[in-house]
Amino acid sequence: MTAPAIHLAGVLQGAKAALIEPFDITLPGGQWSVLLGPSGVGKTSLLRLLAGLPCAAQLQGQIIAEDGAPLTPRVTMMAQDDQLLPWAGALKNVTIAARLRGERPDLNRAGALLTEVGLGAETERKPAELSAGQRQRVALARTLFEGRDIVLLDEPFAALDVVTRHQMQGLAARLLAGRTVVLITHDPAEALRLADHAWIVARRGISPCALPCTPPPRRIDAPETLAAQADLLRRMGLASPDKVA
Ligand SMILES: Nc1ncnc2c1ncn2[C@@H]1O[C@H](COP(=O)(O)OP(=O)(O)OP(=O)(O)O)[C@@H](O)[C@H]1O
Repeated sequence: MTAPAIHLAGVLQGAKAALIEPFDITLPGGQWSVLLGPSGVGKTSLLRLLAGLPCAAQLQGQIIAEDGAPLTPRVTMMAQDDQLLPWAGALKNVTIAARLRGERPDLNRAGALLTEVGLGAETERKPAELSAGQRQRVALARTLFEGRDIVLLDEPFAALDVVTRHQMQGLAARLLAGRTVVLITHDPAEALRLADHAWIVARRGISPCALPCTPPPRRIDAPETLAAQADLLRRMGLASPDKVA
């Protein structure tokens, strides 16, 4: 089965008012779609709805996979907080979902993923013995281990130092190639590096962003990437990035 496109349309309704007014977007199958936008606008709510998880906001509209098959069994989500089990070591955390499903997890593959995220020597360490960035890397390995067609990433690299973040972005781009990926980030450079498609989420709706015609992952220092980043910053509300105090 190929990774499906996802169609989202409607109004995202908060407790008292609309969070996001009418929108209608299609997230292409097998590609990275990046959502940017101000804090509190409803990005995580959209991701939780895509994952079929409980959510304070309601969608008056529809979310469907364009191949017509059910969406949620094909989804895995990496939340903003790492959601690791405190009593379990890194390897057990990576394989926890498989264990809960009663499967016998492939420990070699889980260990290889931990090695790929730079934690091959920390497989027995519990979350309290890891740094925030290391915990986030365990959570990334757990997400990758699930091997789902649709992968939702909610600010997955936010706790990482800039070099590790760059490495993890490259790793995720490589290991998630061909999946339908939806990434939330507040970092325009990250969006420009990873996005096949990008949207700005705002109260008035969801609108597409122009991206360089080079394929991701892009060089962050390429002139076309930097130009697109300046444009994105303007679109995100910095009227003139140069003039910010
Ligand atoms: N558990 C909750 N109960 C009530 N309201 C909530 C809850 N979680 C979020 N909200 C509200 O829903 C709205 C959307 O929140 P959401 O987390 O989706 O925003 P976001 O765009 O992802 O923000 P951020 O970028 O800060 O993560 C916000 O106004 C928030 O206050």
